[in-house]
Amino acid sequence: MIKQGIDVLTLTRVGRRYGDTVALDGVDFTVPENTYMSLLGASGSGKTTLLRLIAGFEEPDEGEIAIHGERIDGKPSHLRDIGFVFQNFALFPHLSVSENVAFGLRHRAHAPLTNETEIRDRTEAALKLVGLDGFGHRGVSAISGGQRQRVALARTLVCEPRIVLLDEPLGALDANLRARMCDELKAIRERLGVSFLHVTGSETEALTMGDEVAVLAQGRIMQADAPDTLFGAPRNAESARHLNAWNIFDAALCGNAFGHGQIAVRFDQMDVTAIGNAPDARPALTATYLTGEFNGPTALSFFRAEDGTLLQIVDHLSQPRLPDLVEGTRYDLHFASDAVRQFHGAA
Ligand SMILES: Nc1ncnc2c1ncn2[C@@H]1O[C@H](COP(=O)(O)OP(=O)(O)OP(=O)(O)O)[C@@H](O)[C@H]1O
Repeated sequence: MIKQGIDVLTLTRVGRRYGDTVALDGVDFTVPENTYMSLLGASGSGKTTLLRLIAGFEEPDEGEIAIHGERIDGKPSHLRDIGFVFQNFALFPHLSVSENVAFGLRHRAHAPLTNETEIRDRTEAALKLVGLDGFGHRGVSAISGGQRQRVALARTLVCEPRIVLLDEPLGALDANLRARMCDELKAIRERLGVSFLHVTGSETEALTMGDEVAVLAQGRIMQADAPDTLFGAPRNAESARHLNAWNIFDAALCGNAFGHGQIAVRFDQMDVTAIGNAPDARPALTATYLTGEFNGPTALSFFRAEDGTLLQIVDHLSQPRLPDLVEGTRYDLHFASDAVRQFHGAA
């Protein structure tokens, strides 16, 4: 659900270059209040640059960044009231869990705390929030990766930031722990009501976590939508490509049915028949079967279209619908007309 109301963070035409490299190219982007926002982008798309500009570790070459409508670009990082959770957690290894969390309170630029009772109470409350009450005395090297992640989060949250930026926060965790931390991060954010901006290269993570998901490619926001809207109706080829669920190909492969440009059909919405056997009412293209891959409850079949485009079809093992396929053989791949997304112009 996209929440209506005021935005906590607004970027307007934000640009950043490094020499000849355009890292961000006129980014317009908003994060609403009380929202888990995922920012999905491939390596090199500008994700880290975007977070660094918001946090104030570097400044944009052009454009404006505002929090609750007040401009923050140009303002020193420590005066922006923004929390940052780094991929490697960046904890102080010689300090205990409690001291890591208390550090921000003692050293923050605005009104650092000196009252030990208040520091202790707020630290304990933050540790409780992330499910680590009772762990305060431990050294940060004597706890698990997931617990370190939660210490990093508590250290950020204890200062009550207006928004929390998370740079690939689950990247350092193993797969099981990652799934558990996904749920925990969402639950913690909901309890607090503060917006999170979570940067990731994983479409599964972005779609699972986000109330909204923004796709960043070539230094621009390609689409920002609720996860089901983005997944079901990507607005351009770039967004579709990032979802790892859509075949994107030249419309001309299907004859005249769709005119020019690129079209997309989801992996699970294509069917296969022997050449010439595609139902008349359904658009089709010819492609050669390359190989198959079992993936637990689903099976993937890979094809090469006549222009060289690689295509995938996913079959769910509980409801198999593909015939037996012979490697190196040509087939007709067909689909319903209303399964097609058609994109005009450049992505
Ligand atoms: N300090 C820098 N000097 C020169 N080029 C840079 C610098 N920082 C980033 N870039 C370039 O800007 C572009 C965006 O980089 P950025 O680190 O923001 O991408 P990213 O999406 O975070 O990638 P990754 O997921 O691999 O960390 C890339 O082409 C990168 O090479």
